[in-house]
Amino acid sequence: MKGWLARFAVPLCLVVLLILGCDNRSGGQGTGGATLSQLAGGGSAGESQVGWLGELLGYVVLPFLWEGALLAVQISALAMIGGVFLGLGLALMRLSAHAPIRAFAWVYIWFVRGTPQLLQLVFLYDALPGIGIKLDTFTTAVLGFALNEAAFSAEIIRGGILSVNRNQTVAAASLGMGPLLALRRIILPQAMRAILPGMANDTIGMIKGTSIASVIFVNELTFRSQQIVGQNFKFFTVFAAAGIIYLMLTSAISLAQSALERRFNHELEPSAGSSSSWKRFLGWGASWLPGRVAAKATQPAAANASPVRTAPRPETAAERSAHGLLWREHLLAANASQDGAEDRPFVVCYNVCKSYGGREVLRNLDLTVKRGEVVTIIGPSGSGKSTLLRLINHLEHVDWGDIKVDGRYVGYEKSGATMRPIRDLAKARADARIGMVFQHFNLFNHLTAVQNISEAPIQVYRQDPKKAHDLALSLLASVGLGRHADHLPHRLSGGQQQRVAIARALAISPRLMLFDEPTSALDPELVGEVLAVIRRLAEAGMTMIVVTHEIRFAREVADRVVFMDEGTIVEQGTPAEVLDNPKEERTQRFLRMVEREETVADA
Ligand SMILES: Nc1ncnc2c1ncn2[C@@H]1O[C@H](COP(=O)(O)OP(=O)(O)OP(=O)(O)O)[C@@H](O)[C@H]1O
Repeated sequence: MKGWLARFAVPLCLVVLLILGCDNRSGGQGTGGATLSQLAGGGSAGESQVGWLGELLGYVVLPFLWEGALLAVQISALAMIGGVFLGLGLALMRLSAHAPIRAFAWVYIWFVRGTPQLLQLVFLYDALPGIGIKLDTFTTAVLGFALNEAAFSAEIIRGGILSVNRNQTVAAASLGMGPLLALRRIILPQAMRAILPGMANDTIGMIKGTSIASVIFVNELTFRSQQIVGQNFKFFTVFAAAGIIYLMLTSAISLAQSALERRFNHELEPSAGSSSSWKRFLGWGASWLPGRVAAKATQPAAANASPVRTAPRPETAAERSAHGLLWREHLLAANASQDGAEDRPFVVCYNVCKSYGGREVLRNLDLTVKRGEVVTIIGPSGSGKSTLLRLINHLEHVDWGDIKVDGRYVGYEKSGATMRPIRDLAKARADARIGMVFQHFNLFNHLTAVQNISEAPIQVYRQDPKKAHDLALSLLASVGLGRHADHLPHRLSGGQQQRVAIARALAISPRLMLFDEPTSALDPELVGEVLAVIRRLAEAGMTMIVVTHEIRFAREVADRVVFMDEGTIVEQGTPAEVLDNPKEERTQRFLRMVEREETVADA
C-alpha cells in the first residue's frame, strides 16, 4: 500500500489540482461546456449547468481532439518503428570493429542529439523542397521524428547490448552461430530488459513531443487544442482535456512496457506469478522490482522442484548403459563422414604463436591429439591453456603457425606462411563440430535447460525442432538432469549448469570436445558430478582436450598429460610419466604446489 501511495499519490494530486485549477481559472462561473459541434465548428462555448467536470469531460470526448490525438499516435508509431530500426543499425555500427563505421555512427548521433528537434523539423520542411524533394507535412514529421529517434534509440540499444555478458556471445560463437543469429536469438532477447524502459520513455516523449510538429502545420492534438482555445479562450479546460488525452495515450505505452518487461524477464518462469499487466501497472501482484519478481518467481515452482543443491542420485547400471549407448550413437553420427582417417592425428597445432598487445601468450607451440585420445592440459595460471583452446576452436585468431582439426583449417585459408580468417567463420565453426565447455558455463540465461541444448541444432544445423527437442531431453537425462528440462539457468546449481553446458555441446554431435577448466568455478561438492559426466564421455571414445587443475582426475581419465608454462609445452606424456615422475624441474615445482593445496583442501 505504501509503495502504491508513493508511486501514484503525487501524480494523482497534481492531476486533481490541475483539474480544480482549470475550473477556477476558467472563471469559476459554473459554466457548462459548449456543445461539441459548436467547439469543433469554432463556435463560442455555450452555457450549460453540467459544471466544470462535465465541461472538461466534454472536451475529453471531443472527436475533433481525438482526431488530433490519432495523428499524434500515427506519427509516433511510424517514427518509433523507423527510429528503432535505424537506431539498431546505428548501435551495431557503434559496436563495429571498423573505426570509420564507428566514426560515422558517432557523428550522426552527436549531430542529431546536439541540435534542437524543432530546428531539424523546420530544416527538413524547408530544405528538402530546395533539393527537389517535396514531402507533405505528415511525412516530414514522421521522417523528422524517426531520424531524431534513431540517434537516441541507438544509444539505448547499444547500452542494452553492452549489458549482456560477453561470454554469451562467445558461447554462441562456439556453437557455430554467426553474429546476426547470435544477436537475434541470444543477445537482443537478454538486452531487451535493459532496452525497454528507455524505449518506453522515448515513445512517451515522442507522443508528447509531436506537439512541436505544429510548427510545420501538422494538425495534431496540441495544435487542435490551440485552435479551440483561439475561438473560446477556455485555456485551462481545453488544455487540461488535452493533457488527460495525452495521459491516456501514454498510460497505454506504460501498460505495453509492463507487459513486454514481463515477457522479456528471464528470471520469471512461465508458471510463476500470474498477475496481469494491469495489476503490475498499478503496483499490485508481482513487484516492478526485479529482485522481488525473482524471489516471487522462484517460490511457487520451488515446491515442485528438487532443492537446487542436491547430491546427484546415483545412476543405475541400466541408465548408465543407456546413456553410454546414446553418446556412442552420437559419436558415430558425428564421425560417420570421416573417410577411414583413424590413424591421422585429429588435432595438429604447429608452431602456434599468439600475443595480446605485444605480450606473447603462446610461443611456437606444437601439439597433436589423436582421434579418441583424452589429453589434459595442466599448468600455472596465465600459461596460455585457455588461449590454446580458443585458438583450436577459432574463437580467437592465431598470429602465426597452423592449427588443423581432422586435416582441415577451422575458418582459415593459408596465405604464404600465415593463416587468414575466412569471411564465413561461423559456418566454418559449425562444420568443424567442436563442442566447447567453459569455466563459467555460459548458458544462455533467457533459455530453459532444454532450449539451451536445442538452440544450436535448430538454428544452426536446421534440425527438425521436435527431433532436436527430443534429443535435448535425452541428453539432459543422460547428464542426470531430466527433471530440470524447463528450468532457467539461474534455478540450477553450478554443477547442474555445467552438466547442461556439456549436454549443449554434445547436441551439435561434436567430433572434438574442449573443456576449459570445467570445474574450477564449482564448489568442491559439485565437482564430482561434472567429472563423472566427462569420465563417461572419455569411456565413450570422445576425443577431448581438457584444461584442468584436477590432478587426480587427470591421472584417472587422461591418455596424455600436457604441462604448459609461459606459453609453451614444458613436458608431456602419460599420467604416470608426467604426474608421478616428472622430468622437468618446473613441472615438479608445479605439482608440489598443487599437492600442498590439495592437502590443505582435504584437511
Ligand atoms: N583477450 C585477451 N586480451 C588480453 N590478454 C589476454 C586475453 N586473453 C588472455 N589474455 C592473457 O593471456 C595470458 C594467458 O591467458 P589464459 O587465459 O590463456 O591463461 P590460462 O593458462 O588459461 O590461465 P588460467 O588457468 O588462470 O585460466 C594471461 O596473462 C591473460 O591475461
